[in-house]
Amino acid sequence: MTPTPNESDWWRQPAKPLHRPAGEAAARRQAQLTKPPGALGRLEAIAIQLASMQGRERPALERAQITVFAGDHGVMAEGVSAFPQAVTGEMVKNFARGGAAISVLAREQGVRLEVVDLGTVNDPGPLDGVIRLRLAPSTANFTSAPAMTESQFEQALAAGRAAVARAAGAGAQLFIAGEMGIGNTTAAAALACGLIGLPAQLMAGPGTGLDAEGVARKAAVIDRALACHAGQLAEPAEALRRLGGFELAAIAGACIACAQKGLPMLVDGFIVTAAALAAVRMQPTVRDWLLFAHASAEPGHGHLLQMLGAQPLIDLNLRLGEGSGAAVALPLLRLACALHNGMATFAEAGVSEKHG
Ligand SMILES: Cc1cc2ncn([C@H]3O[C@H](COP(=O)(O)O)[C@@H](O)[C@H]3O)c2cc1C
Ligand SMILES: O=C(O)c1cccnc1
Repeated sequence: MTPTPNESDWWRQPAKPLHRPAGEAAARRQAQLTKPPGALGRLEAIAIQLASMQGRERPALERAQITVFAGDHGVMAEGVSAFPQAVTGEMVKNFARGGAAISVLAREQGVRLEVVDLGTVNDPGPLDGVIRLRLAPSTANFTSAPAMTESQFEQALAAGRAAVARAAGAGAQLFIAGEMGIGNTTAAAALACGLIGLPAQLMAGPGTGLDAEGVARKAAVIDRALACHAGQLAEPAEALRRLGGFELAAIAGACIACAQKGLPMLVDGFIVTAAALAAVRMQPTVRDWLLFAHASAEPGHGHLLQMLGAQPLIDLNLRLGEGSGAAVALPLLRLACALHNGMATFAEAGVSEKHG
């Protein structure tokens, strides 16, 4: 008999299986639409993939939710970002006032946007649209200690799961996780190196705009962190607790919860992909529920996408985060559904089919 997991082990439960018959029905429909078979390229594959996720021949993406998880990083003491730590809390206020890139992208597309404040050094205080789940002002500096205590880690994972439950409760058909946390490209790179076993040099990039010297310093900081936690990183959840951040753990929790609930997740750039890789390592069945939005300009992103066998939808040289790349790619998914659902078949339109 399989033992019932503890509530704190919820993330060990597998994903909901995909609905293969709905995907097969969608593939048959695609072959009947008035176009040469395959002519809509990856838009056809996306519609079929969404059909097997949603368990219906005609998938729909009218309602989506974006949750931006914010948190500060102890590793900022090592001078790893081009921007000061205060920006994390300041940007939480900017999200609430509607002035950030993700605020515009959400508003423009009628997508629900919420922010979860998991702990910032510069406390923005209570704000409309911001859920306060502050675990600490920041994580610990992971060059000398685990980023999170076990209790903080559990609460951060649960914060991601709770956001997915709110999205599902509001009828969302797609979930986008965003992040805000100055220094989090360092955490994402360290986590990726810890999970994959790559040297820091391949994962450290400019983030918000470090110069070559800054990137070299960042790589050295990551190497020190990897040395500090050597021998403790075999379990992916433990790698995430030691080298991640509050928002990275919440996003990993959200990936797993989406997959368990059967809600597709559109993955953003470098940071969200690092958290998604941790989620897939923690629970491999999660991979089926992830769609990849864009190729970030952050140099390590290509390695992460390759590890996940992921082909992103767009490549616009974005390097912002906040979920912005996913929000920019969302219209493509919506158009894939509209084409799939709205085009006439050869029979309906009286158009002659291909020879033979
Ligand atoms: C004004 C501003 C808005 C942002 N929105 C997202 N990020 C992005 O930059 C940060 C990661 O880069 P690094 O590791 O180099 O600090 C994260 O907060 C990420 O979301 C921002 C950064 C800034 C400065
Ligand atoms: O791709 C990302 O997620 C990213 C890259 C640079 C800075 N912030 C986020």
